[in-house]
Amino acid sequence: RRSPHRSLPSSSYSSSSSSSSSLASLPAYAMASASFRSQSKSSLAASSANDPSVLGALVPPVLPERDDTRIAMDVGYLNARDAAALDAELMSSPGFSLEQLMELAGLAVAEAVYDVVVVDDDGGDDDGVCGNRKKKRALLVCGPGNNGGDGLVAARHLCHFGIDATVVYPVRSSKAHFVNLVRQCEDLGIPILDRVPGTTNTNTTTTAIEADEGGDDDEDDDNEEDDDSHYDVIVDAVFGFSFRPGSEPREPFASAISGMMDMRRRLDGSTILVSVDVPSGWDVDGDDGKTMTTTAANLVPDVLVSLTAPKPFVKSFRGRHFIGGRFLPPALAEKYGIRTMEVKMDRGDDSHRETLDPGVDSDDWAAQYQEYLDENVVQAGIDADIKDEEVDDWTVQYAKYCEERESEFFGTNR
Ligand SMILES: NC(=O)C1=CN([C@@H]2O[C@H](COP(=O)(O)OP(=O)(O)OC[C@H]3O[C@@H](n4cnc5c(N)ncnc54)[C@H](OP(=O)(O)O)[C@@H]3O)[C@@H](O)[C@H]2O)[C@H](O)CC1
Ligand SMILES: [K+]
Repeated sequence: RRSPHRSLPSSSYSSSSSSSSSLASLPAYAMASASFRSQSKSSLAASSANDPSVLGALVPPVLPERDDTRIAMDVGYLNARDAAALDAELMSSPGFSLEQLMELAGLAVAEAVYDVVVVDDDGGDDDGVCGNRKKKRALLVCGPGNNGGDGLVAARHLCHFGIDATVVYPVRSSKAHFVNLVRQCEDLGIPILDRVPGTTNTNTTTTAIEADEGGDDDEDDDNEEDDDSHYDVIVDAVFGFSFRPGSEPREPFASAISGMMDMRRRLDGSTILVSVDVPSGWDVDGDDGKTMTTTAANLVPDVLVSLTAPKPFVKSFRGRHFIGGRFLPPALAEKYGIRTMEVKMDRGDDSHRETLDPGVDSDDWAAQYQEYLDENVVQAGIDADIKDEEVDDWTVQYAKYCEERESEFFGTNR
């Protein structure tokens, strides 16, 4: 059996990507905790979304159950000013072009998305089709800057991974690279919408190009998508590290952000929200979760893909965390206080791919548990019909651990 979490080429890596994929193959006695993990996210999302007291209010986020903050502590943080400076340095001394960096960033995002919506769901398959043989659907909501560009690149890669991608791009950049990125998506048949399906248009949706040409383009204004369309994943690529938190996001981006939240609510929390680099509208440098804008107060992603290094707000993020974009030469990493993570190359069945795995962290219970499973359970061929009497001490310990976590979790969030 191929290890599912190693099935992707990865320019991103996750501190515990192995743990959740492994839960799909857990024996029956461990499934209760596995389903707790998958159900609690949707029940939380639904409860926060249905509670009018938190809607639109300036409140700290309701936190999903995973906590991958360790990875950030290991890597170090990059504040907004340093992130911009580092970007500029990458494009000067080591001579990267923006296109190169964006391609790597977008690829990392696509890989993380694939990991969470296909690989984690029933083991996945290389054509983007999961166990139920239905194509997964992704909605990528792209903003006006490079964060939006990462989203456009990710859409293209996801399409090649076999995922049905749709882009929302309310204001199209007139810069040549962005025009090309849009064209590349269109050539693959990826729909480019001007607003999140199911939302009304609160602005003129005039694109930067149209503004230059002094006209409007009717084609951009017709959201053909059915309002009830189901998306397995929403990718939030509206704002990244250059968002200025002093003021609320302007339209049409405020509507794009609330549109993503509305869609999640409509879909009853069954959609996974993945934020690119920064959850849009959060204060990049705010580390207590309380300084985000009102618009974004309830935009709480399940998954974050930090690019180059986590930003300070990650200290208040609770969810699955990937770090993508491996382009830092050691001197620059040192200058900005970033410790690039040690990774080991996986050349198993996927030898044609560039797959990175963070390896096992001795302090990480999930990694240890995964290692245990790999060595003792999966290889021994123990499956779901294991008898109760065969349960060893470790399973009891694990169940106890899960119970403790569950009561801790619901105790603070219910
Ligand atoms: N090295 C890397 O890690 C790389 C990261 N990349 C990605 O790039 C973004 C940063 O991109 P940048 O273009 O600098 O900025 P953003 O995409 O975050 O957003 C800029 C746009 O946002 C507008 N803005 C800012 N504040 C507001 C607001 N309150 N309301 C509305 N709009 C706002 C801003 O418009 P202005 O007119 O106000 O200037 C910009 O249009 C990073 O996070 C990564 O995702 C690169 O892809 C590659 C390398
Ligand atoms: K974002």
